[in-house]
Amino acid sequence: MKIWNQKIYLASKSSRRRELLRQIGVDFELLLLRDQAPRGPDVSEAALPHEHPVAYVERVTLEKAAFAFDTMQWRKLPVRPILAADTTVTIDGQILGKPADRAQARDMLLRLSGRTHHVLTSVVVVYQGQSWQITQTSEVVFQTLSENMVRAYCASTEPYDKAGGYGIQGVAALFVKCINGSHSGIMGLPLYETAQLLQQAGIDIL
Ligand SMILES: Cc1cn([C@H]2C[C@H](O)[C@@H](COP(=O)(O)OP(=O)(O)OP(=O)(O)O)O2)c(=O)[nH]c1=O
Repeated sequence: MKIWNQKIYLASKSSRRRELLRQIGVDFELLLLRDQAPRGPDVSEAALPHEHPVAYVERVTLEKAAFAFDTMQWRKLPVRPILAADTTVTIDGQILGKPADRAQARDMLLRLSGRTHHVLTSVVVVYQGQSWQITQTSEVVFQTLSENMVRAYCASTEPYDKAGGYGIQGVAALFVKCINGSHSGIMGLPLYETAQLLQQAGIDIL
């Protein structure tokens, strides 16, 4: 179902963001020619020293959009609004990115076990020299995870492409006692806030 009056570019390689955007009927094209644009091979997702999690997620989101904007111009593609997003997990003021290996995934999950953490997703729409950005925060309460649970989960493929080492949309739904925030935001694209940004950028429901 297409219910928006304008096609946009989605600057993301994440299949979850694609599915979420499709869910709200947005007509989009992917824009991820990272290896060909002048800005370099990819956006670095490394945090700067002492960078606050909100500042971090907002900066990476803007870098993704800037990269996509360069790509659009450089490839002389039709001008359209660009949407980019970034998700990060934070606990005790520290940023948990994507685990590189099983040991890191295990450490992250044990750190989250039995505690409350936050998932931040920043979204930006860039169009006609302006940008609109929001950062949505969700609180997530984990149950205490057993050794067996963590071992079995880390042996699967699920933790490795996800901030914080888990995906609420998969088996890790078992870990989550409750959330306060946005389920779609935790998965990578808060749909209510995204619709608001699109409307602010002048993209409307047909
Ligand atoms: C906490 C959590 C994160 N995630 C995902 C959302 C994001 O895709 C990912 C964090 O990585 P991101 O860097 O935000 O996104 P990405 O690398 O997957 O895609 P791109 O940069 O091309 O847009 O973690 C879940 O899918 N479920 C969850 O419960």
